[in-house]
Amino acid sequence: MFHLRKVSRDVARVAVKTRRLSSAPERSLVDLSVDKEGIAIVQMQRAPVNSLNIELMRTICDSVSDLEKDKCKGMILTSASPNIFSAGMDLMELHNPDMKRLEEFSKSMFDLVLKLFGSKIVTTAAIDGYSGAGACVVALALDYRSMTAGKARIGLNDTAVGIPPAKWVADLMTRTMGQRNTELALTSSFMFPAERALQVGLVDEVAKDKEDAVERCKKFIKLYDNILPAVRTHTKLSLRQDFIVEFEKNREQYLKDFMNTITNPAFQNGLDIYISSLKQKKVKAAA
Ligand SMILES: CCCCCCCCCC/C=C/CC(=O)SCCNC(=O)CCNC(=O)[C@H](O)C(C)(C)COP(=O)(O)OP(=O)(O)OC[C@H]1O[C@@H](n2cnc3c(N)ncnc32)[C@H](O)[C@@H]1OP(=O)(O)O
Repeated sequence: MFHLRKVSRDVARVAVKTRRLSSAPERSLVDLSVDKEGIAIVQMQRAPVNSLNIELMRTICDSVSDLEKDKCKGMILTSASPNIFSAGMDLMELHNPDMKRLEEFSKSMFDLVLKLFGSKIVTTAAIDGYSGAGACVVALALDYRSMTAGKARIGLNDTAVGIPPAKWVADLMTRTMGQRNTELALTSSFMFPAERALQVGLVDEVAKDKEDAVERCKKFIKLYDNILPAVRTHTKLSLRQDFIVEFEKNREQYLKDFMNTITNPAFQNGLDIYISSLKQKKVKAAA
């Protein structure tokens, strides 16, 4: 039985620190710092577009585990790339993949979603730029999202490229935006500017710039200052348990479905064209 009481968190245990977490020898994929109030900033810095490869997903996952162990108050996921939160899954991981690595990739993706969705700490995102497909899924797995007004777009644009979103992805979105808005968003592949994302509940607040987005996340995390962390976690997880149980139950099937989609020759042909068009865009811009 839990007893509600005013909580004075022992922030002294959470030292102010910035540390490297990446296994990549050349540089860190995530910059992690924790302030004196016990709020962590997990900043993705996989240039140029924070595309989610195995290593970045594992690094984020490990960072959250570390923060949970440290009894951190909450975390803010953000990006070091100007105008891009994340370009979603790393298309190079999906293009002509090595089967063993693709399986590892799928596992890392599922692990990350479950880790974020089921995290004990308060999880938020300060979205300052493009956040499409896989990046939108990552954002949806968090407790709260603030997004900057302007050019930034967020959404699940899978159907625009001929892919029906997986059931668990649709479920995750429905939990946040409701059935009707999810149906419209997924069938149209609409990429929402911040104000529209706010209207449909895809984000919680609109910020004027990145700094403001981070401040709003901090404010949200501090809303829980007077709630016993164990009680908050218990309540959150009991409300999320259905999704987690369903996901674990169907995990093997989701893995097979994902592997089948990616290895389908029609998907690979489409991906070929899609990647070329991305590269071509750059050539055209330079001309
Ligand atoms: C049958 C259909 C086949 C297509 C299937 C693809 C989608 C699968 C859908 C189902 C699964 C969904 C999960 C996913 O998350 S897949 C990823 C979806 N994301 C995208 O499609 C985003 C693509 N990127 C962009 O739109 C733009 O790059 C950007 C993020 C808006 C940024 O634009 P900007 O002009 O600033 O930068 P560039 O376009 O010049 O990009 C810089 C370099 O980064 C490379 N890049 C971009 N996105 C990705 C990515 N997701 N993975 C790997 N690499 C990426 C881009 O090619 C440039 O590389 P270069 O410098 O070497 O040219």
